[in-house]
Amino acid sequence: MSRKLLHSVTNTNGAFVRSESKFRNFITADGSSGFPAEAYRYHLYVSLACPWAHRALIVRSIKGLEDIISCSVVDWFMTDKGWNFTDKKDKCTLDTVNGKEFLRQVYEIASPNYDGRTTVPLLWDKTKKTAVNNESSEIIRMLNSEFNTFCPTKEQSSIDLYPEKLRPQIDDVNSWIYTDINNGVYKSGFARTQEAYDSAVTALFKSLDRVEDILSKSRYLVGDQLTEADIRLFPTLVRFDAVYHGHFKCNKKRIIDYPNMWKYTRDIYQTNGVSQTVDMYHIKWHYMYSHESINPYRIISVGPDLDISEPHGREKMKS
Ligand SMILES: N[C@@H](CCC(=O)N[C@@H](CS)C(=O)NCC(=O)O)C(=O)O
Repeated sequence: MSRKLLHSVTNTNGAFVRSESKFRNFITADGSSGFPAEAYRYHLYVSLACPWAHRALIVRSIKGLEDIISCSVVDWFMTDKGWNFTDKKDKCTLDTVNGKEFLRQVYEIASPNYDGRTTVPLLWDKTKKTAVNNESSEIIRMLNSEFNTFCPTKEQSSIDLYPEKLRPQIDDVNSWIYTDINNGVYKSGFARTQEAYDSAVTALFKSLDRVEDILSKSRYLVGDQLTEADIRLFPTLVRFDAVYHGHFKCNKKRIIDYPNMWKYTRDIYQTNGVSQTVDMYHIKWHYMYSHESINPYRIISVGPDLDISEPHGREKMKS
């Protein structure tokens, strides 16, 4: 994000403020919303660096929907003009649906005078030629429940990351993890006053301690199964030691300093469908190269040398 872009997302106290997503339509299995779940109809625009897009990629992969819902991956380098497409860099793609150069131009097809942020993930309807939704928390709900008839295996169609009986607990955990951790790393890294930084980083580590406590007693965040709460936390944890710790000054501790959380990060990474969604090259280069105001010489740091594939031993845990 450029200096100019960065400035526009901080308030007068120098605190980072995330803006509301604009497209909030829902795909439904029965089609009642006007966006029926259909094979090959929808497209996801993502960045492999972005933790919010990462959630959507994980659910798409766990449910086996990669063929059903196509995907374009933006350039990891976000310029002053926002996200763009290239096929000249590893794992980046062109805009295979709308043939545009910039993601902003895709948003403008859906809304010609669009003046909001052009963020990933963006879920696109190829039939109606419009945006369905650009809010990751809602996109993962649709992928979790509305495409079950298209999942390749019975096991994948029966995976429910937001089961009815656990919803109140999942909603509760999501709410403080979003505020203090998922968004907390951004609030720490983009703070423009000492006070804004102190407040964000204090809340961040308080909530990480709270997560560590939960994970010392339970394999997953809620109940005895993988849920949406885990899928929403993991993208922040997997980026933490490589990027947020140094680049965003979240350096009170690393995730590897929390014994339960580091094993848990490996556990989620080793869950079927997850590891192939993690690209540490895109992650490191995006943040360190795009945020010129934080890292003006664009030097990409070397570490850390971590083995996320190492056995975690958490399968033996009772919840
Ligand atoms: N509320 C959105 C946030 C998405 C978001 O902020 N994505 C970032 C990438 S990590 C982005 O695309 N930023 C571009 C911009 O703000 O101009 C969601 O969760 O889907």
